[in-house]
Amino acid sequence: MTGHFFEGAEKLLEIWFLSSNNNSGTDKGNNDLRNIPRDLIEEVLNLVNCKVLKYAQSATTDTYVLSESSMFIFQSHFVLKTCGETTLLHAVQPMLALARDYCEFDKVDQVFYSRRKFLRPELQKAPHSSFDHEVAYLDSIFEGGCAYVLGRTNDDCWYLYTLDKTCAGTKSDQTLEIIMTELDPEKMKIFYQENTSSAAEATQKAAIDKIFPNAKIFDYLFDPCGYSMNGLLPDGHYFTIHITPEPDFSYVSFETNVSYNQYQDIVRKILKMFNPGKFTTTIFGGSAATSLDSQRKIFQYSDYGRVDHQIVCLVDYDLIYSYYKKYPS
Ligand SMILES: C[S@@+](CC[C@H](N)C(=O)[O-])C[C@H]1O[C@@H](n2cnc3c(N)ncnc32)[C@H](O)[C@@H]1O
Repeated sequence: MTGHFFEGAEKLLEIWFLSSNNNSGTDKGNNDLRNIPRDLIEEVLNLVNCKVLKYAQSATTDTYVLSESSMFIFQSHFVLKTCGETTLLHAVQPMLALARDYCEFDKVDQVFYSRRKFLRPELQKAPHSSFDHEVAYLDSIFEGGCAYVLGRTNDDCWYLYTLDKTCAGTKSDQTLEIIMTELDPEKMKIFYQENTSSAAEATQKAAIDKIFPNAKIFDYLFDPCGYSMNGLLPDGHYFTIHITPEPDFSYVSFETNVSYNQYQDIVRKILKMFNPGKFTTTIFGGSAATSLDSQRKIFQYSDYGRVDHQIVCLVDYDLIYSYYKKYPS
């Protein structure tokens, strides 16, 4: 596999919408992003350079497993996560137009664009060749954008772009993302087709089906290796895992919007599953997510030293970024 490389690190975009026609309560009228025809979503994904591998709907969510990661579409917001050399930001303007034309969403309530530092930034296509270029691209679309870098720019770091504004919508949502690198090669063997015959078998062997036992799982095992899954919980929450198992550039991400009073237990469960050499956690919470307060203390995971721990208080959201490295054995 000399020369073979895959950039596991995802670009992650979340946009929340509002409508000036003021539908309220349970009557959202036409204000529903799931009204956008699926073929038009696929056209947008073509612009990003990824394809739909699996699609499913629940009462609250449309979920897509993509050739490069995932998309989730909810009533008034969507989450698009794409890795490799995809051009995720090319989805922004078409999605704004579709939200306006098919859902009467004429205002943006909030935007979050984030990603970790790429391993090979020189392979990325415009506007993803640098965070400065990404910020300039987003600034050409949105007003009031602010850009942050968390962590160490000469080691691992994580970038965020969001809007400096008060949000009208829900402020109680929470998101946890765990980004892991230098994974245990033994654990990664599961995600090779030579060792595992189907996505369902990989899900079971790795115990991914035990994380949220009542979730519906949509999984995919790539050829010759690699794994992606989306999980939908009965209450509408989601989780998603993406695995690049190749030892030279191994990468695993876990993300969920299930809210927790404390995050240590779920983080420990995921660490045990993948045994990374390094990982970052980002915990986002709206100002109504008071449980985030208990996360402000610097919590620890055995076998790992905390390298960085930073808290950013945005207008309506708080963010806790932490970066850990395994102690030498
Ligand atoms: C699972 S996909 C999703 C990536 C996710 N962001 C991550 O890296 O963890 C990436 C993995 O699948 C492998 N793969 C095989 N065929 C692929 C394809 N057609 N498109 C994308 N990845 C593919 C890559 O080499 C890599 O190991």
